[in-house]
Order: sequence, then structure tokens, then C-alpha cells
Amino acid sequence: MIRRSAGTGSAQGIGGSGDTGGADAVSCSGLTYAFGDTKAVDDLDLSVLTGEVFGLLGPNGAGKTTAIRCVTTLLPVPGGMVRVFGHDAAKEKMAVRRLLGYVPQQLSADAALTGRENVTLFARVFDVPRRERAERVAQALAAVDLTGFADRMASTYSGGMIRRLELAQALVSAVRLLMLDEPTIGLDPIARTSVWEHINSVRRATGMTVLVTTHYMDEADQYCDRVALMHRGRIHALGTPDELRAELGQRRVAAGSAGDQDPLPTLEDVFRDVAGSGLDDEGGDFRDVRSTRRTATRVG
Ligand SMILES: Nc1ncnc2c1ncn2[C@@H]1O[C@H](COP(=O)(O)OP(=O)(O)OP(=O)(O)O)[C@@H](O)[C@H]1O
Repeated sequence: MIRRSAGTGSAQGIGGSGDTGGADAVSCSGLTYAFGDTKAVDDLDLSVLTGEVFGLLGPNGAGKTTAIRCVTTLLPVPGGMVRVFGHDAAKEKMAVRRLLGYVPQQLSADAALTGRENVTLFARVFDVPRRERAERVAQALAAVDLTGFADRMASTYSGGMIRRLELAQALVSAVRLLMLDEPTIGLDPIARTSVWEHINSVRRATGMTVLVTTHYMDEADQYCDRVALMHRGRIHALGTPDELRAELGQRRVAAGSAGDQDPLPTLEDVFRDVAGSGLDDEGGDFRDVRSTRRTATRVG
């Protein structure tokens, strides 16, 4: 498995302090989580370095959302250890929650509120001091280019605008770690690019760390510093997209199934190599499909 260090960039802005005390943004060791007999996460070891954009990839049902929910403290940590900037997610839930913003797959904005009201609600829930609230809400809306639409009902927003609004909600409490579960699912290519451009501009301004799940290999390739391929609750490959492609290319040359001059495999080839041909058998269940379709419908 390929591992490497990522560079970091840091400045102050809408996000929180760049001081991370030297700890990894996320560190999981031996993380295990089961729903009844289904082991969703199985002895997972994972480190997300401070300042990087880290992509967690894998087929439906691989355990990505479950792992992320353990990191957010929305699920307990029944086995193993999860730390966020050094804080134990099992024992220091509030400290962890204060450091991260989470955009789940499901809709987290209220259609019956304006954009500004939605973000203000998150500012209150996450204890942004009352005297700073209005300014921080305005900053968060500006960071995702929604200032001009801030006082319109969210029900009038397009799918891409809703996703940007959800980003603003997650960013308003000056987070150091932004966690995004399939942030661009169901969006058209222009809206997808726009969501990523906004993530990246906030990241450049603040040095925040981003942990994202996606099924779009082109996005992982383009926007992630490192990716991990998860399958059946475990990490099977980890590295930069270039490293993973090169490693598969070398293996194919060694096995005689490709020549030296052949183009490098794509990240999608790496994905297929890891997940094998069992994708359709293992490819999620009613719950997975329903959640994807629900998201696609509401943004469509
Ligand atoms: N609430 C639940 N109750 C029972 N089983 C669950 C529940 N949530 C997830 N699972 C099961 O746990 C496993 C991991 O699911 P999880 O949602 O973490 O995968 P995922 O990689 O995020 O999938 P997707 O890409 O479809 O979002 C799957 O087998 C899934 O069916």
C-alpha cells in the first residue's frame, strides 16, 4: 500500500486556527463498527494529514459513511480508536464536534427558511457567539457566493446552490476539518465544478482539512491530494491518485498484461482492481439506493 505525506497551506479567514498541535487531522486505528451481523467497518486504520484533501472511495456499502459518522461522533466508536486533531472521539465528543463541519448525503437545509436563516440556525446550534453571528453568517454565505440569494427561500435554490448552502452551514463555525459525504451527487457537471471551486477557495484561505467521499473518480483524481480505496470495511489501497495509477501500471507490466509504453491506468481502473467484479453483488441495498435517489431528486 502506498503512503506519503501531504503538504499543508494555512492562513486565517472563515475557517479556524491553523494550529493543529502537530496531530493528524483524523487518525483511526482498529476502528470496527457493525450493524447487527453486518460488519460495516472492519479494523480500519486511517490517517488524514492536516491540510490535505483526502478522498475516501469505494463501492456502495464499502463502509465509507459509517466510518465518517464515527469520526463525526454521530455514531459511537464501539471498537478501536478515533482521534480528531488528537481528541478522542469516544471520550471528547464536544471537543471533536467543535472542530469539524459535516455535510451529510441527505438534505440538511430547510426549504422553508431563507439561506441566511439556514446558516444562522447552524451558527446557533454550533455556539457561534451571538455578537459574531451575523458577520460569520454573512462571511459563510459570501464564501460560497450566495450573498445575493441569502434572503430567498431555500426552496427556490437550484441543486448546486443548495449544496453550496449546506457548505456554508458546515463552515459557519470556523471548522478545521470539513467532512463531505458525496457532496456532488446528483449535480450537473457545472454545478459539480462550482461546488469544488468553493471548497478549494475556502481551503486555500484557511488551510482547513477536507475529508470527502465520492463515487466520481474524475473528481477524486482532480481534487484529492490522497485517496483511499475502501472495500468491505477496510482500506485496500492508499496514496496519491498518480501513485495508485503508477502502481497498478507497474503490476500490469510485471504480469505481462500491459507494455511499458501503454498509458497509465485510470483511477477507475484502480477502483475496479480493488473492488473486483463483485461490485454488483455487494453494491449496496435498498437503503443505499433510496438515499442516493432521494438526494438526486431533491437537487434535480
Ligand atoms: N442503519 C443501518 N442499518 C443496517 N445496516 C446498515 C445501516 N447503515 C449502513 N448499513 C450497512 O453497512 C454497510 C456499510 O454501509 P455504508 O453506508 O457505510 O457504506 P458506504 O460505503 O457509505 O456506501 P454508499 O457509497 O452507498 O454510501 C452496508 O452493508 C450497509 O448496508
